[in-house]
Amino acid sequence: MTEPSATPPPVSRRRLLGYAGAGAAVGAAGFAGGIGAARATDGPHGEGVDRYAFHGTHQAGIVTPAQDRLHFAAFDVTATSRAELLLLLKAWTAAAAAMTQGRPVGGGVPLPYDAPPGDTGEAAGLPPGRLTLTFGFGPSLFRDADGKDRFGIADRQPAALRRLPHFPADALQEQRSDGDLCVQACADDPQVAVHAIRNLSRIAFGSAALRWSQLGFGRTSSTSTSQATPRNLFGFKDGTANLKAEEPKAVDEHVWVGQGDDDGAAWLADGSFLVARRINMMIETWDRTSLREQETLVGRDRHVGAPLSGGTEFTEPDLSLKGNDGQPLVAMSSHVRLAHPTQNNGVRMLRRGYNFTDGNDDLGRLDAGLFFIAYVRDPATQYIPMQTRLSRDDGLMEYLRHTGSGLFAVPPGVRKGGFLGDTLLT
Ligand SMILES: C=CC1=C(C)c2cc3[nH]c(cc4nc(cc5[nH]c(cc1n2)c(C)c5CCC(=O)O)C(CCC(=O)O)=C4C)c(C)c3C=C
Ligand SMILES: [Fe+2]
Repeated sequence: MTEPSATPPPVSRRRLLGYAGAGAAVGAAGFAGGIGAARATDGPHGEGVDRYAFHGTHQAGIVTPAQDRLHFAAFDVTATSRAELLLLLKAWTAAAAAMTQGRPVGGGVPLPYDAPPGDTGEAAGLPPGRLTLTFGFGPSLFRDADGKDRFGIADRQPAALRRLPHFPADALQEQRSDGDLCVQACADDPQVAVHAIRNLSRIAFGSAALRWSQLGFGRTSSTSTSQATPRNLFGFKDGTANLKAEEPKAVDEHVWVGQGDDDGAAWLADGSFLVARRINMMIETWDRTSLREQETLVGRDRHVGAPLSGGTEFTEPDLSLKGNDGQPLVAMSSHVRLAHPTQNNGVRMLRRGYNFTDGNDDLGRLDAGLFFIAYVRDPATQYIPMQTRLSRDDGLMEYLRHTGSGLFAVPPGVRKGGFLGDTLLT
């Protein structure tokens, strides 16, 4: 990206300047911004491309192949009028359209020398890094804690968009949970992802404030068969049985909200629900656990990722197969058994999580784990029943602590000329 050059024009109030700078990106769509050889694509598989289209039927960052880095952010809206919220979402749309294509916020349009630059500048010269920005709306955007309609949209709140219930063994921290808006920034370069959240946060100044955020690395899921399965911090392959972009029928069935799913929230059709859970992993305890115990808890072998009932990584687990001791080879309390669709009314979800480490505690234990993200068509039938079972019966839970949580409705993709949330707010 290239920093806009500075010439002296009129200065206006800071917030309006931020919006104006962001909006200018639309008018300056031709700005090339120092990008190297690159190909824009609408295709889902991502081979050989360095950027994904921002506009489309669905938001990017869901079935698009998971990138290596994450910066997830949740915001509290401080704006009190619908007009102000609209302005923010329009400014975010313009900025996201620019940044995902490797262009600076403001499109390189010069701003006054005595005003803050239109873009913070730390992504200048970097390629787009397959940046995707995926936006969501929390339940509190629709109604405040007293049930008051904040922006005249309470009657459009999806029935399934409620604060997630308390699950057994939850240890949630308020400062890492919920929020009115969320943005999932994924890129192959952490600087590109952080740059995006920083600029969106800056643009939101006076209308929305960062509530909590989470950095992630080493994606813990593949969302395309073109990707090798990565590993989580327990050392196991994670994402083997995930929903993949190459299964469009299953994605339609389990990820995208359908036109008739919720009559009061038709605006969400072609969107989805995003579940975020910050899950701390007791890795020091795990590292003192035998390999036998580790594999029994997961239900798969650590090296290849094959189910303990036999086969290779992508062999379906045989949950009925028993060993010489008469016990199921995939243990009754193993994670893979309890999360398997046959044990959950056939439901599946698209997982898109990341590993994280946020320093250590006073005892020298890493504050580390998995930032779990899943996209589902209906959290009430997909995520909530599965999490309830896992929290209660999963042997892995002894090594896990859920410390953050959020549920967001993810609107459909932005059509050319439209803006984020236009199906909800217009
Ligand atoms: C409620 C949903 C889930 C949470 C929370 C969750 C946390 C979690 N998972 C692992 C490690 C693995 N999970 C695996 C499979 C798997 N996990 C879920 C759901 C949740 N996981 C599902 C639906 C599945 C697929 C089940 C299937 O269809 O077979 C695996 C196996 C490899 C794979 O298929 O991805 C591992 C390993 C951890 C460490 C964790 C919390 C920190
Ligand atoms: Fe899992």
